[in-house]
Amino acid sequence: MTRICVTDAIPEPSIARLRASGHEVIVHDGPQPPDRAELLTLVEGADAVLTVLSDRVDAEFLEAAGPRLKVVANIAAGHDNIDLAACAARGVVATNTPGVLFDATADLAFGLLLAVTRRLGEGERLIRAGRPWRYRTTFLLGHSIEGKTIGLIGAGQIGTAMARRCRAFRMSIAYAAEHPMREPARTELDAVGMPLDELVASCDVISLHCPLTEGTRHILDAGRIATMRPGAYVINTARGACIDEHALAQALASGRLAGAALDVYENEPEIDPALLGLENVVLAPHLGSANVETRTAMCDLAAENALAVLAGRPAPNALRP
Ligand SMILES: NC(=O)c1ccc[n+]([C@@H]2O[C@H](COP(=O)([O-])OP(=O)(O)OC[C@H]3O[C@@H](n4cnc5c(N)ncnc54)[C@H](O)[C@@H]3O)[C@@H](O)[C@H]2O)c1
Ligand SMILES: O=C(O)[C@H](O)[C@H](O)COP(=O)(O)O
Repeated sequence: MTRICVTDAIPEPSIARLRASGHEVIVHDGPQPPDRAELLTLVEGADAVLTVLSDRVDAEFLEAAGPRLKVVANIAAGHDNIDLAACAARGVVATNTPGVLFDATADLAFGLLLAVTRRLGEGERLIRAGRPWRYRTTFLLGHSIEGKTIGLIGAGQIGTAMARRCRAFRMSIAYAAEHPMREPARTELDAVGMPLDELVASCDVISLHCPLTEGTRHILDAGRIATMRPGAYVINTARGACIDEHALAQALASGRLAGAALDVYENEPEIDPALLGLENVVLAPHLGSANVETRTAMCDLAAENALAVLAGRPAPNALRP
């Protein structure tokens, strides 16, 4: 019987859909994600595996799965956890889930932008700590985003959705990306493309929306952070390693940057202690696509990708090495 392994608990309807196709379905159901040894054991003999971003899919994984493996369907838009060349070398199709999570992730990115510029985290911590407070004219003042410029690093599905939200709040839109923002969004949003260094040095907020690749690892490094405008903000819902987290923490601690709001971390789920102690940082535990509707759509799409390959059809979201 054809076997599909799922490395994390997913919504029941997505599992039912996989089972309805007549395949054996094995779902990791522990309280924690599988550790490496558990993962390699789980995927043994699988024809298809539905993975999540914390599963490293490399030569060792593919070897452990064995010769029956035909498809690895990542339940994520990002696929930096997958060695695409190793998959291709073994004839394994790798897929992701674009097109269903950009609004949810942009919602979170925009929420983080408001949270950090309006000092929501500080206010929440103050109240929960039982510290005394009163309405005062100059108490906990943040900054308005209206009239400011957001600089997007990456202007694909999520970057463009973020730009739409920012424009609705009367921000100006600038971006640096490998390709121009798609039309009609670029014209509608009056989005200005510019070289990365110019973007970083000129915008009031830098928000990351690029994939993690060798070209984007530490794309916001100490050197670029040093060129940012004093009082600027950083938002990261892309991948933690796109930023030199320690350099960011230093710029925030010195007060040169006004704040940062982060959903992703360099050594996730570990967080640099230097960040944890800072008041001007909002920290979210990787919640970009975390709403019921979106996660259901992502799991359904991953299931659809796996089932297509098992049925000998092209996968809707096959990734190219
Ligand atoms: N926090 C979360 O929960 C969450 C959720 C979904 C996706 N993500 C991350 O967001 C990333 C972007 O997702 P997307 O759906 O918008 O992808 P996308 O492919 O639609 O867009 C990626 C953009 O990055 C740009 N880019 C690529 N390399 C670049 C470089 N070197 N410099 C500047 N720009 C570059 C591309 O030109 C494109 O504009 C994903 O790869 C994933 O890592 C995070
Ligand atoms: O790359 C992605 O698509 C996401 O990071 C992945 O789907 C996990 O969703 P998240 O927890 O990031 O919202």
